[in-house]
Amino acid sequence: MFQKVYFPKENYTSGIRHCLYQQLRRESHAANANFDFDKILSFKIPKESNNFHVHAVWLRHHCQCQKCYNHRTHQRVHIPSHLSQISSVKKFTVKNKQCLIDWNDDHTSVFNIDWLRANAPKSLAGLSASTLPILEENQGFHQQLSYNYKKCFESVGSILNDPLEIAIHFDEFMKVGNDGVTHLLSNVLRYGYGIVNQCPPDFETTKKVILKVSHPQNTIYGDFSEWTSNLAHADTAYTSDVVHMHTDTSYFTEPIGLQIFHCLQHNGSGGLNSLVDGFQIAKQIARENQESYELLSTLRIPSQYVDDGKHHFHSNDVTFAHDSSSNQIQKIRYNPHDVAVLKDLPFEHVEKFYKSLVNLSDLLESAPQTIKLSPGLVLFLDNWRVLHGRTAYTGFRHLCGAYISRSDWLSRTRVLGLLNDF
Ligand SMILES: C[N+](C)(C)CCCC[C@H](N)C(=O)O
Ligand SMILES: O=C(O)CCC(=O)C(=O)O
Repeated sequence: MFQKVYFPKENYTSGIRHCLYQQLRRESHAANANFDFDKILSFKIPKESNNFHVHAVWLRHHCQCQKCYNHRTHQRVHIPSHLSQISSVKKFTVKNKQCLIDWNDDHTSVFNIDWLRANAPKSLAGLSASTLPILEENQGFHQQLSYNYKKCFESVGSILNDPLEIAIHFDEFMKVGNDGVTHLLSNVLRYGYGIVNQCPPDFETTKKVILKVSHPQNTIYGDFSEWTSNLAHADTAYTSDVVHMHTDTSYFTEPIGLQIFHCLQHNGSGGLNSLVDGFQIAKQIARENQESYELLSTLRIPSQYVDDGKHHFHSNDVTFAHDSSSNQIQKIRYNPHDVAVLKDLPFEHVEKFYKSLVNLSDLLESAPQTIKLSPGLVLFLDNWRVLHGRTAYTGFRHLCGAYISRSDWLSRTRVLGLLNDF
């Protein structure tokens, strides 16, 4: 009933696209890159005059099979880097409103045609104003984006080779007065993280450390929280699986400000944490590929947290957000597990967007500092800047921590005289 044809890719080709493609391939995991980002599948619907077209890369990214999508947590299993490491479409068939795609790497994806019609990226002309890339609404794309890249990053230091170098001892930190908090928060401002070390490994003492900074932000995870691999929440953090580099609560209208971790116990192997300075990665992308930087600064990526019957958070925002008055980079929002359906991505930008996303993913996964969160080490992360991840682990692993809102921790830094941004 449906006809299948490969759409001639020349119809969607632009000079810029090929330059960008080559550049990204060279800079990322070029040896592994064997996905045809420009492959487009075309569907002919009976009684409709126009075919509709979907990029193969978008289809693979949205594969909902058990290997690609965790239906309990509603999270994606793979990171975008994975897309460049797999091969392309071998065959696709459409029957009874189901589209079956066989990929060259022995993988099969199934999509319902009506779902595809509703969700696959549409041409810019067909998108409503509210779904257009944010700068496009008022100003037009590319031409109007004139960040001063040097200025964007001028106040940024970077994570140290030995993250423990800036740790403050628990006893020093807890002394009466504000010296301990001043030490900690000035490091968070400068490097994106701070550490209190040799803290007694129990939940109650950790709460005292956190309260010395500020009150916690109450979320669905609680104000202070403890966790292990028991799926208490619909999230990979509550499993022993790998958690790829991400910022937390990308699905909140305002992501949380500070993330605090204390691993109280781990009897097993793995469970190694990684940190990466998102501002440094953004800076690198801005330097190496301005168009890619602009796409990640203007095209929104929807994020979600779904716990069936309990919670459904959704937020649609850009990956690199800038302060509207200073134009400085202000926030990285990125969680490859929590990406919702990319249905507002303009069709014309799909290929370039995915290449930019894969490049970002490659850079994030290859640049991290690793750190073993051993009992006693309380880690404070600026969640608007530093991304974190964790390898899979065995055995029993028990963590506690909290979030502090950005408003609250920045207020504290102003009162302490560390920040003068008013
Ligand atoms: C930190 N704590 C374990 C309480 C919550 C973890 C949530 C992590 C999640 N992927 C997210 O971005 O929200
Ligand atoms: O278990 C961990 O070490 C960290 C898990 C995580 O990434 C998170 O809670 O956001």
